[in-house]
Amino acid sequence: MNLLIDLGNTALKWATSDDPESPHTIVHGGSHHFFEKLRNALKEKPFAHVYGCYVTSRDLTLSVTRLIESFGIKVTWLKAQDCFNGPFSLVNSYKTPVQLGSDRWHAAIGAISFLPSQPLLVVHVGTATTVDCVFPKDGKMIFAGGRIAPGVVLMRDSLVTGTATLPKADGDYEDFPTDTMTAIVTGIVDSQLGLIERGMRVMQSHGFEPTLVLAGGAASRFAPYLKKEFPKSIVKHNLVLRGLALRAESEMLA
Ligand SMILES: Nc1ncnc2c1ncn2[C@@H]1O[C@H](COP(=O)(O)OP(=O)(O)O)[C@@H](O)[C@H]1O
Ligand SMILES: CC(C)(COP(=O)(O)O)[C@@H](O)C(=O)NCCC(=O)O
Repeated sequence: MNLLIDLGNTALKWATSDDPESPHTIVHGGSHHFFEKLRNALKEKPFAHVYGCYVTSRDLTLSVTRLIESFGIKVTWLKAQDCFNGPFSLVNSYKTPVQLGSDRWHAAIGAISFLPSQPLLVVHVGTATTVDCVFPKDGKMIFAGGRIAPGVVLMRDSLVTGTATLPKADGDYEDFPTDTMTAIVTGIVDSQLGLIERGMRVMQSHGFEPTLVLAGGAASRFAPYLKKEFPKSIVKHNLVLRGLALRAESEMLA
């Protein structure tokens, strides 16, 4: 059995290859203090191989690699490809394909495996928020491109560090905010929704009516706002791990 790892800028997500639908999250926040939890996960089963993707620092990734290898387990970090050839083909339109975040690439593969042969807007609300456009063309799927913006927490924290008086905001969305906390929370939610809405409009202007798939650590908190604007949107928490599972299968067959 293999272990799948998605090492993001805030959290490490992992699942076993026989059950990629049951992800576990270990928040690291950029520090090395989560190693005990990872060690416990590695002790759970005799893993043959770890397939992962990372977008966090090289330093942290190297430490994670060493920890896994100390169990005698081989680690393969998978990058974005020019083209994924598995149960379907996905073509990467990035000018330099490997520059695309490997989490975004594998999230797209995961999303297509759930919702095959149709246009998708893949939204990941994590440390950053990414809004990626995918559509079918000539029997293949195309990763056409996407948008990157600061995520909810980064937006909130940048107001605290970049202004003299604004507080670390917490609270609920309101149509007409009448206090600072609510004004910030509402502004940030609207910024994120606006970004997603723009991605949707652009897809529509190119003749697509995409299904919106939402993932990422902030997905549950964000979904109610999104459902109001896009009632048909779907929340899937494990897109990256699902994509890694498919990729690992196709690598093993290669
Ligand atoms: N319990 C939690 N711990 C950490 N982040 C959380 C938690 N609940 C929600 N979040 C949100 O999820 C984001 C991290 O999501 P995740 O998809 O794991 O990010 P990344 O892939 O960038 O590591 C945080 O920035 C925060 O907005
Ligand atoms: C955009 C990201 C920072 C998102 O990372 P995350 O929020 O999942 O930690 C990551 O996918 C990344 O570093 N991408 C490389 C640049 C790109 O995709 O164009």
